[in-house]
Amino acid sequence: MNTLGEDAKNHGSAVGLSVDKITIRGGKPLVGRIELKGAKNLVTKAMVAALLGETPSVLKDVPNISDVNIVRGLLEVHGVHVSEGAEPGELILDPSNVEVAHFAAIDAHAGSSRIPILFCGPLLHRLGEAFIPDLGGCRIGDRPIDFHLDVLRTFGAVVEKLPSGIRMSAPNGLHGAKVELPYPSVGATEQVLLTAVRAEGITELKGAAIEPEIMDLINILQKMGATISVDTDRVIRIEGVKTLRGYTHRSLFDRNEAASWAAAALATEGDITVGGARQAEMLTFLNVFRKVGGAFDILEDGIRFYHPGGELNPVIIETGVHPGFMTDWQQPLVVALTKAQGVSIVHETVYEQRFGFVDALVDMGATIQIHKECLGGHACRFGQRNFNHSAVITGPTKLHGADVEVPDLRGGFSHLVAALSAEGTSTVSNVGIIARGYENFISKLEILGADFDLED
Ligand SMILES: CC(=O)N[C@H]1[C@@H](OP(=O)(O)OP(=O)(O)OC[C@H]2O[C@@H](n3ccc(=O)[nH]c3=O)[C@H](O)[C@@H]2O)O[C@H](CO)[C@@H](O)[C@@H]1O
Ligand SMILES: C=C(OP(=O)(O)O)C(=O)O
Repeated sequence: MNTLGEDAKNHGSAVGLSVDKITIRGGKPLVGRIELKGAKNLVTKAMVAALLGETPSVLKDVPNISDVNIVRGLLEVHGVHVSEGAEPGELILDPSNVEVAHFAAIDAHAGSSRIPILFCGPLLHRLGEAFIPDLGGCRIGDRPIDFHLDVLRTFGAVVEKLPSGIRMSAPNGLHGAKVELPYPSVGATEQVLLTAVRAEGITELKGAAIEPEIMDLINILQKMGATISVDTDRVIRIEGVKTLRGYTHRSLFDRNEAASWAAAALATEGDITVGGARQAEMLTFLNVFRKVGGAFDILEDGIRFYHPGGELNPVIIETGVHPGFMTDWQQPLVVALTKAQGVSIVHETVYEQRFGFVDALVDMGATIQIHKECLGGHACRFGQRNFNHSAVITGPTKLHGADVEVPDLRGGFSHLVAALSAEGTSTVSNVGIIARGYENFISKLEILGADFDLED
C-alpha cells in the first residue's frame, strides 16, 4: 500500500464506495442476518486460473470487492474478455484472445493486491513471458516473494530483474519438478498449482499449504482437466497436461469475513446470522469462539453467532497455517477479548508485524501489551528476531469512542468493531481499505442496526 489515504480512496471508489470516514455511535448490539459471497482468497485465484483454459470459465458468487476489480483489470489488460453472467455475482471469463501486455499497463492495474504474482505460471504457458509489478496486500510484515521465484525457476522459468520490475520467460518451456516449500505458504502453493497443471511431466510439492481456499482451487483445476492428488503430510502431486478447458464453479464462502462478523456479534453483545457460512471450514474458529464464551447455531444455510449473556473468558491463541487458527481471524476477536475476564494471549506466527491495529484499541481504552517473545507456548520463526508478534490483552476494559485510522484490511474491520462496541462516538477514517475484502460492509452495518454517519 502507498500512502494510506490515497490507497483507501482507490479501494473504495473501485467498488462504488465514496466515503472515507464513518462516525459511529457505539454501544448498540448488532442484530440481524447478512449474506456472504465467495472468498476473496479463492475468487481472485480462480479468476487467474481461467487464463489456463482454452474455453471460457464461469465463476459464481464473486463479491464486489476491490481486489476482484484489480484482478479483473489485469485479466482485461491481457486480453481476457470479462463479462457479467446471468445471476448477480457471476462472471464469465473468456481467455480466447490472451495477449502480451506492456509492463506499464500491468503496473497501472496491479493496484494493491498480491494476486499479480500468480499470473506468472499461466502467462508463461500462454505467452512465454510474464512481468511482476510492485505487489500490494496488507503491510503486515515483509512479505517477500522468494518462494515464488525459486519455484518458478525450478520449473524452468528465467527471472530477470530489470529497472522497471521483474520479467520472466520460459525459453525451454516449463517442466514438472520436485519442490519443497520452507514454510507452507498459501501463495507459493498456488503458484505451484497454477504452473504445474500445464507443465510437462509430474510435480511433487512437499510442505504445501492446505487451506480450504487451496482445496477449492484444486477443485477448479480438476474441473478444467487437471489431475491433482493431495496426499498426507502436506504433499501434493500434479500430473501436467497439454491443455485445459474452462470451468463452471461456485466459490467457497468467505470464512474470514464470517469470522469477522462473528467477532462483531460477540464484542457488541449482539446476534448475527451469517448466511452462506459453513461449519467444516470454520471448525477451529468455532472452538475458540465457544471457549471465549460466544454461542453459535449451525443452520442449513449459514451460522448464527451470538453473545449468550454472562462473562467472556480469556484465551490463548496461536495463529497458524490450516488447520490452525487463521491469522486473518485474530484482529476483530482481539476486540472481544478486551471484554473478557482476565488475561488473553495472541501469538501471531504467520506475519511478523500484524499488531499495528492495537494502538487504536489502546487509544479507546483497551489494555494491550505487545511483546517480542513467543508467548503462546511454542517458539515460532519470529522468536529472537526482534518482531513485536505476541499480544497480551487484559480485560475486562470498557472501550470509549476515539478517532482512529484504518491501517490494513482486518485491522480496519477490528476498528469498526471496537467503535461499534465502545461507549460514545468514534470516527474511523480510511475505511476504503476495508472494501478490499468486505463486500457492501456499509449496507451490512445498516442491516445489523449500527448507528453511524458517512463522510467523504
Ligand atoms: C490473497 C490471499 O490469499 N491472502 C492470504 C494469503 O496470503 P499470502 O499467500 O501472501 O501468504 P503466505 O501464506 O504466502 O505467507 C505466509 C508467510 O510466508 C512468508 N513468505 C511467503 C512467500 C514467500 O515467497 N516468502 C515468504 O517468506 C510470508 O512473509 C508470511 O510470513 O495467505 C495468508 C495466510 O493464510 C492470509 O493471511 C492472506 O489473507
Ligand atoms: C492479509 C490479507 O490479505 P492479502 O494477502 O490480500 O493482503 C487478509 O485478507 O487479511
